Amino acid sequence: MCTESTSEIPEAGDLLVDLKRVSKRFGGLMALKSVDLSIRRGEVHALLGHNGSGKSTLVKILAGYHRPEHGAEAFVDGMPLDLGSGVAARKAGLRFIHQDLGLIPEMSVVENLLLGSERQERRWGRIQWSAERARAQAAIERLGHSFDVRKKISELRAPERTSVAIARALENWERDVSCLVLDEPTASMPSHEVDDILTLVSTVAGQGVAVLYISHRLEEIIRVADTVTVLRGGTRVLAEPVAQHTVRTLAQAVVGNHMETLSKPERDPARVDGRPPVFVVKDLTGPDVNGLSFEVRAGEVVGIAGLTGSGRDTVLGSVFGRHPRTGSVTLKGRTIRAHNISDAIAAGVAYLPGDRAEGFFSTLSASENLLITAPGRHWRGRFHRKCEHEETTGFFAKLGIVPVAPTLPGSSFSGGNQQKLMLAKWLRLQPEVLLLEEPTQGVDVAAKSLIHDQIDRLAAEGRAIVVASSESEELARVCDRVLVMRDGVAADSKNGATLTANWITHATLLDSHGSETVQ
Ligand SMILES: Nc1ncnc2c1ncn2[C@@H]1O[C@H](COP(=O)(O)OP(=O)(O)OP(=O)(O)O)[C@@H](O)[C@H]1O
Repeated sequence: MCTESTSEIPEAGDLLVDLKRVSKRFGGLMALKSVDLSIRRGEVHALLGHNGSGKSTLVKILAGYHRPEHGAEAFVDGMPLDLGSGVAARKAGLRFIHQDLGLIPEMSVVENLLLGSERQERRWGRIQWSAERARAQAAIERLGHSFDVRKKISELRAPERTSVAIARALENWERDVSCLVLDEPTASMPSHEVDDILTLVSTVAGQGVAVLYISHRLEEIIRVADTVTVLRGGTRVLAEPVAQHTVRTLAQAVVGNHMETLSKPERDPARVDGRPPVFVVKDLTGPDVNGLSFEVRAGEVVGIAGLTGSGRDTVLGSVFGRHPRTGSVTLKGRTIRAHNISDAIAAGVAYLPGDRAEGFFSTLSASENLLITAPGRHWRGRFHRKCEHEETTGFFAKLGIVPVAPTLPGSSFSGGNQQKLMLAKWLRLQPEVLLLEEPTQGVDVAAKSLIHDQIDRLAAEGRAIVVASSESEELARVCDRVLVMRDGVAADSKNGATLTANWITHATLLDSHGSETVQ
């Protein structure tokens, strides 16, 4: 049983980052309430909490983006840190890597490492490329990778790209860097790539750098972190060695008294047997997809698994019309035109993209973000604000979106709550077919369960659903049948009782000849 505790962390290395009594108010909302955070040198310190619990706000204060309320104190290596100053944070050796990594895909690794570098190998004003290449190669090798640094970022695998971002952040690490903050570095990565990232994180910590690691994936935290701090509603509720915890006790600490939302319902695999297919994709070819065919019955949830680049992350975009494609897509016999999003929506298809930034407008209010699909629904010669408000708050309640303040701008909502708003905007159209890419990325353990329950409910209502996800557990949990993509085609599939997360992970890792992929 996980008890709420603010007990001090046992000695494990010198105290490096020490934050005390950090509070932050946004209007009427206290996003952080007198939070303490102590990170030791050379440790991996996980920062965990439900969506909107205050993790990003704390990190943004550390980075100097927000100033905390009066009364906060901070020390790095015993020296006072001016919280709210980006310059002070950098000078103190704090480095931050955000989910998008901030790399330029069309430039080489060396060029990316040079961008923003405080030092460039120059002679008579010219960059000395051979010296820079050697330096870049050494930086990458120190992180346990051996790929050629002349490659473009777009040619690298996801963990390799992360290693470039880390190498860039750790420039002059022996002298200048004390703590590296990684914000959800494994979001939308399949499990074997996650393993690479965890190795990378351990390598960095092994070199004496403290790592603050933000993730909703509890298994990762158990595997990689030494210490965990849990925030709930802006308050620190736990700061303990990870060794004292299991996935379950961490989940309990995150969600507090709402563990009942984590239960997994029994599914009847035979429930869609005999129903006719309603959504038919035939010979689909598009980016990374080479002639894929599949059918979805009414009420069926079909999963798409696969490595990054296998087609898993592009197939639904091609089906929906975001990318050009050939082949046919039909819904109840009606052909949906290629590369035509309006036609897909008109036919009753909804698409939640994996990239949260796509289709979310941070300057529009939450309500406008939600109502943007079919904005005229409440128009009767004029807008019925009361009806709009009722519909919006209904979705806030259904998906547990917080704060319940639909008029706030999108930027005021935490990442996970933005994801829920994106889902809500499609649900309000009551589509016949839902194409969901990474539907639970960035959402906390309770919200994830809530979204899974929504998928169950929508399937029970007879909607056809396709879920592309990098998480095998998620696919095993929500899907009736899973297709595993390799080289742009469905190379394997399974349904019923034999469909397990282990099988999905294993099948994902096989190459086109059926042997284990070694990357
Ligand atoms: N700029 C802002 N203006 C107003 N409210 C904000 C702002 N930034 C964050 N908030 C609010 O502060 C609270 C904490 O948000 P924060 O982004 O820190 O959560 P989080 O723990 O990082 O969540 P997630 O896991 O979803 O990313 C939320 O209620 C959020 O809506």
